[in-house]
Amino acid sequence: MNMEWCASLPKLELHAHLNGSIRDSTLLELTKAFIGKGVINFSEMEHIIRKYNRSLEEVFKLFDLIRILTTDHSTVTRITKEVIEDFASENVVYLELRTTPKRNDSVEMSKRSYVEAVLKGLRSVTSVDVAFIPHCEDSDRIFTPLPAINGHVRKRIFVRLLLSIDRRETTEAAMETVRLALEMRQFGVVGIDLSGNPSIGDWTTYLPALKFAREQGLCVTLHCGEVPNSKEIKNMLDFRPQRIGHACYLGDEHWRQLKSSKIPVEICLTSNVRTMTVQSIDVHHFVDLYKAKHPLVLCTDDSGVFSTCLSKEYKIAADSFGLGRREMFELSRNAVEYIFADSRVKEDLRKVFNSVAKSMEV
Ligand SMILES: CNc1ncnc2c1ncn2[C@@H]1O[C@H](COP(=O)(O)O)[C@@H](O)[C@H]1O
Ligand SMILES: [Zn+2]
Repeated sequence: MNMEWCASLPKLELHAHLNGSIRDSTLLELTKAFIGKGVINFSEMEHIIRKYNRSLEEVFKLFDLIRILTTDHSTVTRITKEVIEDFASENVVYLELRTTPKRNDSVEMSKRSYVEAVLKGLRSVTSVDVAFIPHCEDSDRIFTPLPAINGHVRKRIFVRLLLSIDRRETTEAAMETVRLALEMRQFGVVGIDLSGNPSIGDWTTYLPALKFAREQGLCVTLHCGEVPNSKEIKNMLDFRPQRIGHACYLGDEHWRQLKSSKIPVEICLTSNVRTMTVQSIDVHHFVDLYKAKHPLVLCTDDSGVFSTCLSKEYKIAADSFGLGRREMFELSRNAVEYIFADSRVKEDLRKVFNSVAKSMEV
Protein backbone atom coordinates (compact mmCIF):
# COMPACT_ATOMS: atom_id res chain seq x y z
CA MET A 1 0.00 0.00 0.00
CA ASN A 2 1.22 3.42 -0.94
CA MET A 3 2.29 5.39 2.15
CA GLU A 4 1.23 8.71 0.64
CA TRP A 5 -2.26 7.34 0.13
CA CYS A 6 -2.39 6.23 3.79
CA ALA A 7 -1.21 9.68 4.87
CA SER A 8 -3.82 11.48 2.79
CA LEU A 9 -6.66 9.22 3.98
CA PRO A 10 -8.76 11.01 6.66
CA LYS A 11 -8.25 9.05 9.87
CA LEU A 12 -9.55 8.88 13.43
CA GLU A 13 -7.22 8.24 16.33
CA LEU A 14 -9.05 6.83 19.35
CA HIS A 15 -6.21 5.37 21.41
CA ALA A 16 -3.27 7.74 21.89
CA HIS A 17 -1.59 8.49 25.23
CA LEU A 18 -0.36 12.06 25.40
CA ASN A 19 3.02 11.37 26.98
CA GLY A 20 3.56 8.27 24.87
CA SER A 21 3.08 10.37 21.76
CA ILE A 22 5.92 12.75 22.61
CA ARG A 23 8.31 13.52 19.74
CA ASP A 24 11.75 11.83 19.98
CA SER A 25 13.44 15.18 19.45
CA THR A 26 11.49 16.73 22.34
CA LEU A 27 12.24 13.77 24.59
CA LEU A 28 15.97 14.01 23.90
CA GLU A 29 15.91 17.77 24.40
CA LEU A 30 14.14 17.42 27.74
CA THR A 31 16.54 14.66 28.78
CA LYS A 32 19.56 16.89 28.02
CA ALA A 33 18.10 19.66 30.13
CA PHE A 34 18.16 17.27 33.07
CA ILE A 35 21.85 16.37 32.75
CA GLY A 36 23.85 17.44 35.73
CA LYS A 37 20.83 17.68 37.96
CA GLY A 38 21.74 14.26 39.31
CA VAL A 39 18.33 12.83 38.54
CA ILE A 40 19.14 10.79 35.45
CA ASN A 41 22.11 9.41 33.57
CA PHE A 42 21.91 10.71 30.01
CA SER A 43 23.77 7.96 28.14
CA GLU A 44 21.75 5.30 29.91
CA MET A 45 18.54 7.11 29.09
CA GLU A 46 19.56 7.75 25.51
CA HIS A 47 20.07 4.00 25.19
CA ILE A 48 16.56 3.27 26.44
CA ILE A 49 15.05 6.01 24.28
CA ARG A 50 16.79 4.76 21.15
CA LYS A 51 16.12 1.07 21.82
CA TYR A 52 13.84 -0.47 19.25
CA ASN A 53 12.06 -3.47 20.78
CA ARG A 54 11.18 -3.05 24.40
CA SER A 55 9.32 -5.50 26.60
CA LEU A 56 6.19 -4.24 28.29
CA GLU A 57 8.17 -3.86 31.54
CA GLU A 58 10.88 -1.80 29.78
CA VAL A 59 8.22 0.37 28.20
CA PHE A 60 6.89 1.18 31.64
CA LYS A 61 10.42 2.09 32.78
CA LEU A 62 10.50 4.53 29.91
CA PHE A 63 7.16 5.95 30.97
CA ASP A 64 8.58 6.53 34.45
CA LEU A 65 11.42 8.48 32.84
CA ILE A 66 9.01 10.50 30.71
CA ARG A 67 7.09 11.28 33.88
CA ILE A 68 10.21 12.79 35.46
CA LEU A 69 10.91 14.89 32.38
CA THR A 70 7.43 16.21 31.82
CA THR A 71 6.43 17.32 35.28
CA ASP A 72 5.89 21.04 34.80
CA HIS A 73 2.92 22.82 33.30
CA SER A 74 4.74 24.43 30.39
CA THR A 75 6.13 21.07 29.22
CA VAL A 76 2.68 19.50 29.35
CA THR A 77 1.37 22.39 27.25
CA ARG A 78 4.22 22.08 24.76
CA ILE A 79 3.85 18.33 24.31
CA THR A 80 0.09 18.67 23.81
CA LYS A 81 0.59 21.31 21.12
CA GLU A 82 3.16 19.20 19.29
CA VAL A 83 1.08 16.02 19.47
CA ILE A 84 -1.94 17.78 17.96
CA GLU A 85 0.20 19.25 15.19
CA ASP A 86 1.70 15.85 14.42
CA PHE A 87 -1.63 14.05 14.19
CA ALA A 88 -3.20 16.85 12.13
CA SER A 89 -0.27 16.83 9.72
CA GLU A 90 -1.08 13.25 8.71
CA ASN A 91 -4.78 13.97 8.21
CA VAL A 92 -6.16 12.76 11.49
CA VAL A 93 -9.51 14.56 11.46
CA TYR A 94 -10.65 13.41 14.90
CA LEU A 95 -8.37 12.70 17.84
CA GLU A 96 -9.37 11.30 21.20
CA LEU A 97 -6.32 12.04 23.27
CA ARG A 98 -5.96 10.35 26.64
CA THR A 99 -3.76 11.40 29.50
CA THR A 100 -3.34 10.71 33.22
CA PRO A 101 -3.91 13.84 35.32
CA LYS A 102 -0.93 14.06 37.70
CA ARG A 103 -0.44 15.78 40.98
CA ASN A 104 3.04 17.12 41.64
CA ASP A 105 3.39 19.28 44.74
CA SER A 106 6.96 20.34 43.94
CA VAL A 107 5.72 22.38 40.96
CA GLU A 108 2.34 23.18 42.52
CA MET A 109 0.59 20.95 40.06
CA SER A 110 -2.80 19.47 40.85
CA LYS A 111 -4.73 17.07 38.66
CA ARG A 112 -6.88 20.01 37.67
CA SER A 113 -3.99 22.32 36.78
CA TYR A 114 -2.45 19.45 34.78
CA VAL A 115 -5.60 19.21 32.65
CA GLU A 116 -5.67 22.99 32.33
CA ALA A 117 -2.12 22.84 30.97
CA VAL A 118 -3.33 20.30 28.39
CA LEU A 119 -6.20 22.64 27.42
CA LYS A 120 -3.72 25.49 27.07
CA GLY A 121 -1.79 23.29 24.66
CA LEU A 122 -4.93 22.72 22.58
CA ARG A 123 -5.56 26.46 22.44
CA SER A 124 -1.98 27.29 21.52
CA VAL A 125 -1.99 25.37 18.23
CA THR A 126 -1.91 27.89 15.41
CA SER A 127 -0.98 25.86 12.35
CA VAL A 128 -4.33 24.04 12.19
CA ASP A 129 -7.84 24.68 13.48
CA VAL A 130 -8.50 22.71 16.66
CA ALA A 131 -12.18 22.15 17.48
CA PHE A 132 -12.46 20.85 21.02
CA ILE A 133 -15.28 22.70 22.77
CA PRO A 134 -18.53 20.72 22.30
CA HIS A 135 -21.31 22.55 20.45
CA CYS A 136 -19.09 25.48 19.59
CA GLU A 137 -17.98 23.87 16.41
CA ASP A 138 -19.45 25.58 13.43
CA SER A 139 -20.19 22.45 11.49
CA ASP A 140 -20.26 24.13 8.11
CA ARG A 141 -16.71 25.29 8.32
CA ILE A 142 -15.20 21.90 7.86
CA PHE A 143 -16.52 21.84 4.32
CA THR A 144 -16.11 25.46 3.49
CA PRO A 145 -12.37 25.68 3.36
CA LEU A 146 -11.07 28.62 5.32
CA PRO A 147 -9.39 31.34 3.26
CA ALA A 148 -6.17 29.99 1.86
CA ILE A 149 -3.03 31.50 3.31
CA ASN A 150 -0.16 31.40 0.81
CA GLY A 151 -2.15 28.93 -1.20
CA HIS A 152 -2.65 26.48 1.70
CA VAL A 153 -6.10 25.58 2.95
CA ARG A 154 -6.03 25.31 6.74
CA LYS A 155 -6.59 21.87 8.19
CA ARG A 156 -9.06 21.20 10.93
CA ILE A 157 -9.00 18.57 13.63
CA PHE A 158 -11.62 17.66 16.21
CA VAL A 159 -10.06 16.84 19.57
CA ARG A 160 -11.68 15.23 22.58
CA LEU A 161 -10.01 14.22 25.84
CA LEU A 162 -10.14 11.06 27.92
CA LEU A 163 -8.74 11.20 31.44
CA SER A 164 -6.78 8.09 32.37
CA ILE A 165 -6.73 6.30 35.68
CA ASP A 166 -3.31 4.75 36.30
CA ARG A 167 -3.34 1.23 37.75
CA ARG A 168 -1.02 2.46 40.50
CA GLU A 169 -3.66 4.83 41.84
CA THR A 170 -5.94 4.41 44.84
CA THR A 171 -9.73 4.29 44.67
CA GLU A 172 -9.89 7.87 45.95
CA ALA A 173 -7.38 9.17 43.38
CA ALA A 174 -9.38 7.43 40.63
CA MET A 175 -12.55 9.09 41.96
CA GLU A 176 -10.83 12.47 41.85
CA THR A 177 -10.00 11.90 38.18
CA VAL A 178 -13.63 11.04 37.41
CA ARG A 179 -14.93 14.11 39.26
CA LEU A 180 -12.45 16.24 37.33
CA ALA A 181 -13.58 14.70 34.05
CA LEU A 182 -17.17 15.59 34.90
CA GLU A 183 -16.24 19.20 35.66
CA MET A 184 -14.23 19.40 32.44
CA ARG A 185 -16.92 18.08 30.14
CA GLN A 186 -17.54 21.57 28.82
CA PHE A 187 -13.92 21.60 27.58
CA GLY A 188 -14.20 18.42 25.59
CA VAL A 189 -13.54 15.68 28.15
CA VAL A 190 -15.72 12.79 27.02
CA GLY A 191 -14.55 9.76 28.93
CA ILE A 192 -12.33 7.76 31.22
CA ASP A 193 -9.58 5.29 30.37
CA LEU A 194 -8.01 2.68 32.62
CA SER A 195 -4.32 2.19 31.78
CA GLY A 196 -0.89 1.83 33.35
CA ASN A 197 1.27 -1.23 33.93
CA PRO A 198 -1.16 -4.15 33.45
CA SER A 199 0.87 -6.39 35.75
CA ILE A 200 0.08 -4.32 38.80
CA GLY A 201 -3.07 -3.23 40.56
CA ASP A 202 -6.36 -4.96 41.13
CA TRP A 203 -9.40 -4.30 38.98
CA THR A 204 -11.73 -3.93 41.98
CA THR A 205 -9.76 -0.84 43.11
CA TYR A 206 -11.02 1.22 40.16
CA LEU A 207 -14.46 -0.28 39.84
CA PRO A 208 -16.25 2.29 42.07
CA ALA A 209 -14.75 5.15 40.03
CA LEU A 210 -15.56 3.49 36.70
CA LYS A 211 -19.13 2.78 37.77
CA PHE A 212 -19.54 6.36 38.95
CA ALA A 213 -18.17 7.63 35.62
CA ARG A 214 -20.67 5.56 33.73
CA GLU A 215 -23.61 6.58 35.92
CA GLN A 216 -22.73 10.19 35.23
CA GLY A 217 -22.74 9.64 31.47
CA LEU A 218 -19.03 9.51 30.75
CA CYS A 219 -17.83 6.89 28.28
CA VAL A 220 -15.34 4.29 29.50
CA THR A 221 -12.57 2.46 27.68
CA LEU A 222 -10.35 -0.13 29.36
CA HIS A 223 -6.93 -1.55 28.57
CA CYS A 224 -8.00 -5.17 28.51
CA GLY A 225 -5.94 -8.33 28.12
CA GLU A 226 -2.47 -6.83 27.69
CA VAL A 227 -1.23 -9.59 29.98
CA PRO A 228 -2.79 -13.00 30.66
CA ASN A 229 -5.33 -12.48 33.43
CA SER A 230 -8.43 -14.48 32.65
CA LYS A 231 -10.49 -13.35 35.62
CA GLU A 232 -9.84 -9.68 35.04
CA ILE A 233 -10.59 -9.97 31.32
CA LYS A 234 -13.93 -11.59 32.10
CA ASN A 235 -14.79 -8.96 34.70
CA MET A 236 -13.90 -6.20 32.28
CA LEU A 237 -16.09 -7.65 29.52
CA ASP A 238 -18.92 -8.13 32.06
CA PHE A 239 -18.62 -4.42 32.89
CA ARG A 240 -19.43 -3.65 29.23
CA PRO A 241 -17.24 -0.63 28.62
CA GLN A 242 -17.95 1.43 25.48
CA ARG A 243 -14.62 0.28 24.01
CA ILE A 244 -11.59 -1.79 24.98
CA GLY A 245 -7.94 -1.46 24.00
CA HIS A 246 -5.59 -4.28 22.88
CA ALA A 247 -7.50 -7.52 23.67
CA CYS A 248 -4.36 -9.65 23.25
CA TYR A 249 -4.70 -12.41 25.82
CA LEU A 250 -8.32 -13.40 25.39
CA GLY A 251 -9.24 -17.08 25.70
CA ASP A 252 -11.92 -18.82 23.62
CA GLU A 253 -14.65 -17.99 26.10
CA HIS A 254 -13.59 -14.32 26.17
CA TRP A 255 -13.63 -14.14 22.37
CA ARG A 256 -17.18 -15.45 22.30
CA GLN A 257 -18.23 -12.94 24.92
CA LEU A 258 -16.46 -10.07 23.15
CA LYS A 259 -17.93 -10.89 19.77
CA SER A 260 -21.47 -11.19 21.04
CA SER A 261 -21.07 -7.95 23.03
CA LYS A 262 -19.95 -5.99 19.91
CA ILE A 263 -17.68 -3.85 22.09
CA PRO A 264 -15.37 -2.01 19.66
CA VAL A 265 -11.68 -2.87 19.96
CA GLU A 266 -8.87 -0.33 19.65
CA ILE A 267 -6.15 -2.20 17.76
CA CYS A 268 -2.54 -1.12 18.27
CA LEU A 269 -0.48 -3.28 15.90
CA THR A 270 3.01 -1.84 16.35
CA SER A 271 2.58 -1.49 20.11
CA ASN A 272 1.55 -5.15 20.42
CA VAL A 273 4.40 -6.42 18.25
CA ARG A 274 7.07 -4.26 19.92
CA THR A 275 5.99 -5.18 23.43
CA MET A 276 5.65 -8.78 22.33
CA THR A 277 2.06 -9.10 23.54
CA VAL A 278 1.41 -10.79 20.19
CA GLN A 279 3.94 -13.22 18.72
CA SER A 280 4.07 -11.60 15.29
CA ILE A 281 1.96 -9.43 13.07
CA ASP A 282 0.68 -12.35 10.96
CA VAL A 283 -0.98 -13.98 13.96
CA HIS A 284 -2.48 -10.74 15.24
CA HIS A 285 -6.12 -11.03 16.34
CA PHE A 286 -6.97 -8.20 13.94
CA VAL A 287 -7.55 -10.85 11.27
CA ASP A 288 -10.03 -12.87 13.28
CA LEU A 289 -11.96 -9.80 14.41
CA TYR A 290 -11.93 -8.25 10.95
CA LYS A 291 -13.26 -11.42 9.34
CA ALA A 292 -15.98 -11.60 11.98
CA LYS A 293 -16.88 -7.97 11.10
CA HIS A 294 -16.30 -7.04 14.72
CA PRO A 295 -16.10 -3.25 15.36
CA LEU A 296 -12.45 -2.26 15.11
CA VAL A 297 -10.32 0.84 14.95
CA LEU A 298 -6.61 1.11 14.15
CA CYS A 299 -4.68 3.23 16.65
CA THR A 300 -1.09 4.15 17.56
CA ASP A 301 -1.13 3.81 21.39
CA ASP A 302 2.21 5.61 21.86
CA SER A 303 3.46 6.99 18.54
CA GLY A 304 6.59 8.48 20.15
CA VAL A 305 7.59 5.49 22.23
CA PHE A 306 6.98 3.06 19.35
CA SER A 307 8.22 5.35 16.55
CA THR A 308 5.05 5.06 14.55
CA CYS A 309 2.21 7.21 13.30
CA LEU A 310 -1.36 6.41 12.32
CA SER A 311 -0.63 6.40 8.57
CA LYS A 312 2.05 3.77 9.20
CA GLU A 313 -0.40 1.65 11.17
CA TYR A 314 -2.79 1.77 8.20
CA LYS A 315 -0.02 0.79 5.82
CA ILE A 316 1.07 -2.08 8.07
CA ALA A 317 -2.50 -3.38 8.27
CA ALA A 318 -3.00 -3.12 4.51
CA ASP A 319 0.33 -4.83 3.70
CA SER A 320 0.13 -7.51 6.40
CA PHE A 321 -3.48 -8.50 5.88
CA GLY A 322 -3.84 -7.90 2.15
CA LEU A 323 -6.41 -5.11 2.32
CA GLY A 324 -6.98 -2.73 -0.56
CA ARG A 325 -7.89 0.94 -0.71
CA ARG A 326 -11.62 0.33 -0.52
CA GLU A 327 -11.23 -1.82 2.63
CA MET A 328 -8.86 0.65 4.27
CA PHE A 329 -11.16 3.54 3.49
CA GLU A 330 -14.09 1.69 5.07
CA LEU A 331 -12.00 0.70 8.08
CA SER A 332 -11.21 4.35 8.67
CA ARG A 333 -14.75 5.53 8.00
CA ASN A 334 -16.29 2.92 10.33
CA ALA A 335 -14.32 4.35 13.25
CA VAL A 336 -16.69 7.35 13.19
CA GLU A 337 -19.35 5.12 14.76
CA TYR A 338 -17.15 4.31 17.79
CA ILE A 339 -16.11 7.81 18.87
CA PHE A 340 -17.16 9.19 22.25
CA ALA A 341 -18.09 12.65 20.94
CA ASP A 342 -21.73 13.48 20.23
CA SER A 343 -23.80 12.80 17.13
CA ARG A 344 -23.14 16.22 15.61
CA VAL A 345 -19.45 15.47 15.42
CA LYS A 346 -20.24 12.05 13.95
CA GLU A 347 -22.37 13.69 11.32
CA ASP A 348 -19.58 16.08 10.40
CA LEU A 349 -17.07 13.28 10.15
CA ARG A 350 -19.34 11.18 7.94
CA LYS A 351 -19.51 14.14 5.58
CA VAL A 352 -15.72 14.40 5.54
CA PHE A 353 -15.48 10.82 4.30
CA ASN A 354 -18.24 11.25 1.75
CA SER A 355 -16.61 14.36 0.39
CA VAL A 356 -13.21 12.73 -0.20
CA ALA A 357 -14.31 9.26 -1.34
CA LYS A 358 -13.95 10.11 -5.01
CA SER A 359 -10.55 11.75 -4.77
CA MET A 360 -9.26 8.82 -2.70
CA GLU A 361 -10.11 6.54 -5.66
CA VAL A 362 -12.19 4.09 -3.69
C1 LIG B 1 2.01 0.03 25.89
N1 LIG B 1 0.72 -0.14 26.43
C2 LIG B 1 0.18 0.57 27.47
N2 LIG B 1 -0.52 -0.11 28.39
C3 LIG B 1 -1.02 0.51 29.48
N3 LIG B 1 -0.87 1.81 29.73
C4 LIG B 1 -0.16 2.53 28.86
C5 LIG B 1 0.37 1.96 27.67
N4 LIG B 1 0.98 2.93 26.99
C6 LIG B 1 0.84 4.08 27.71
N5 LIG B 1 0.17 3.82 28.86
C7 LIG B 1 -0.17 4.76 29.95
O1 LIG B 1 -0.06 6.09 29.48
C8 LIG B 1 0.92 6.83 30.24
C9 LIG B 1 1.61 7.85 29.37
O2 LIG B 1 0.69 8.85 28.96
P1 LIG B 1 0.08 9.94 29.96
O3 LIG B 1 1.13 10.28 31.00
O4 LIG B 1 -1.15 9.35 30.57
O5 LIG B 1 -0.20 11.12 29.06
C10 LIG B 1 1.85 5.76 30.77
O6 LIG B 1 2.57 6.20 31.91
C11 LIG B 1 0.85 4.63 31.08
O7 LIG B 1 0.22 4.87 32.32
ZN1 LIG C 1 -2.69 2.24 25.59
